[in-house]
Amino acid sequence: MAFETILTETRGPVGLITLNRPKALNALSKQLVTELAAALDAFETDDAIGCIVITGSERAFAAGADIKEMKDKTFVEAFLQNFIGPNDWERVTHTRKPVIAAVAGYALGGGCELAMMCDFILAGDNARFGQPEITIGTIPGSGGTQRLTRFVGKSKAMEMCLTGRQMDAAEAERAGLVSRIIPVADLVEEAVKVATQIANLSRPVVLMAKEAVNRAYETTLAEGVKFERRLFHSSFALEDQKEGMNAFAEKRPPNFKHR
Ligand SMILES: CCC/C=C/C(=O)SCCNC(=O)CCNC(=O)[C@H](O)C(C)(C)COP(=O)([O-])OP(=O)([O-])OC[C@H]1O[C@@H](n2cnc3c(N)ncnc32)[C@H](O)[C@@H]1OP(=O)([O-])[O-]
Repeated sequence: MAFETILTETRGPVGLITLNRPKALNALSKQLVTELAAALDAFETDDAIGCIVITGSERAFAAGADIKEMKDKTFVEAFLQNFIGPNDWERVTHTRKPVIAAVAGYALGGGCELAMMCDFILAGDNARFGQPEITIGTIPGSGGTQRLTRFVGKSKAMEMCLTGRQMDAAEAERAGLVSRIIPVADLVEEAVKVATQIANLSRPVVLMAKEAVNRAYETTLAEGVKFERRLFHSSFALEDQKEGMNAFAEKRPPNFKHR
């Protein structure tokens, strides 16, 4: 597919999506969000792809929803169009294959929200995270008040949503928003390396692990542990479980077949 606001490429078993509106710091226009959803669909249905990376430029992952595009919208338009509805804006949360956000530079507003919708965030050492919507007369609209609070706790999330203060990469790592920090020049290569490692594991088991971790956000501890145990039991029906454990016992690398 030909896209105008994103770039897509495959790196072995990894689908790499680069947000590409440099003049607008990758502001998330309707077109960009639609194209991102289409690219995710394409990688999701491509059997050769086992993991997806979303990145931006060194200057900006994304500086938020496109303010110029939405500034004149009326309430009725926003409401009737279901602006920022789940089908395109939240498409990444419906992706079953793992999605890594490789974030350099600004991840603000909808950009921070998009990163938080991914399965984990690798941050360049120049990354900056924030929910500045309050400073332009609105509030986060794509999960910022909810996901940020779950990531970093009420106090930090409340301060950031009420003031628009940005977190740098070091604070984001301390607060648990990002899994780790990488020198910005190496960020995409490292993200692709991690994604390749995931893609080369047993795909059904990777999907089970992702589902199980995500369940922690949606249910009680007791129900979550029960769900995890059922998935754990079902992994024993896979050839890949036999291969993985036999390979360990035989002191050789496993050869997963994704079944
Ligand atoms: C999804 C759910 C709801 C979400 C809501 C939101 O995300 S609300 C949004 C929450 N986000 C914010 O409130 C952050 C808004 N952005 C900023 O505060 C600053 O751009 C900055 C601090 C990120 C960088 O400052 P800097 O001095 O280094 O750079 P610069 O300022 O010169 O920008 C370069 C060019 O990019 C343009 N552009 C940038 N962002 C946007 C945008 N979101 N939109 C459109 N355009 C944007 C900017 O206009 C300029 O274009 P020009 O004039 O050359 O045609």
